[in-house]
Amino acid sequence: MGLLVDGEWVDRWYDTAASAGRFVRSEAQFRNWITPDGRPGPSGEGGFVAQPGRYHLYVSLACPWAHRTLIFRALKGLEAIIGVSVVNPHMAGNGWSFAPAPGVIADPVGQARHLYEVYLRAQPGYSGRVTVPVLWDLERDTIVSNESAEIIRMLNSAFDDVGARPGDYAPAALLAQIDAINSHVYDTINNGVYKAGFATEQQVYEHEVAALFDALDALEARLSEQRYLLGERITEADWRLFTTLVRFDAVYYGHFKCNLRRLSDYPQLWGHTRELYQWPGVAATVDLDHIKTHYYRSHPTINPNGIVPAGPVLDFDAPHGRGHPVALD
Ligand SMILES: N[C@@H](CCC(=O)N[C@@H](CS)C(=O)NCC(=O)O)C(=O)O
Repeated sequence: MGLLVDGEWVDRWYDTAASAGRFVRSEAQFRNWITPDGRPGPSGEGGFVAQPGRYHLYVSLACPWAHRTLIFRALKGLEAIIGVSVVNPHMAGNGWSFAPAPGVIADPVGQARHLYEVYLRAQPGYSGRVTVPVLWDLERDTIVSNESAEIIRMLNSAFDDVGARPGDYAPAALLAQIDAINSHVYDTINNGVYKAGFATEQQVYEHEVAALFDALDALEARLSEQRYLLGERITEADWRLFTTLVRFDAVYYGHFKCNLRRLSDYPQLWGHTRELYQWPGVAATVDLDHIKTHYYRSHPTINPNGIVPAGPVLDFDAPHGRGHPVALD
């Protein structure tokens, strides 16, 4: 675990002392957008045209942020259009690596041994965290983006004219609502579990856990009224919630001490999670071995012996009871 400082790797844990025991996630630094014609997107520079075979995605199967991008690659049928590499689930002193293990897919671009080498290839003097996901441009030999929220927006539509499967998970008419609920779910749930789990002060932990479960309680009520977060149509907001919920009972409940209730104690949220898990192509993106191995082995300040628990037993294939899939435009 560490980061790059002026192009040099430094092995260092998160500095919560600088923020009164709170975990503060740093902003992603590569913020360009792939667009159908190469015009610039909402941030960064232009020149990243959507073309089959031009881009490569580096992910961890353990990471909920990287998982979003793998899900969108699957939903949009981009497997043959965008290649993928998978890091080893154990994030050790040198950060993410490609050390061989079941499920790891090596780096075909520069044969990197560690993910930080991919960042250095793009920017030799890079300073900052070395995170997954990373979207790489093989033509310009650089990183397009390392911000999952923006990568899934690109995958949602940029490749639609060059072979992507139809389906719009962020339709213009719902965008403002999607952005609003995403921001709330990010703060209280997606990042909320991390803020609870990485807190190093008791009252900070208690505050974050209370906010997390308040948010889950409210979503449980919402999903008892409607099929998906924004009504009867599945959207990006559901997928962003899913990657946290699918990990909840296996890691956040125990490892991050988010244990007021289990996900499986919430009939609607648990049904919603099973429905999304059973969506075509999605189960193949969920790897509970990588998920559990990563969290329980990579955070020695939280779990010093690195023992990975055997349970819990979870049946994501059980009937979800939430009706028939709703057609997309
Ligand atoms: N803003 C980023 C956050 C990604 C992120 O924090 N990924 C974690 C894994 S779950 C990571 O790679 N952490 C390594 C580190 O912080 O050193 C995104 O959503 O793409």
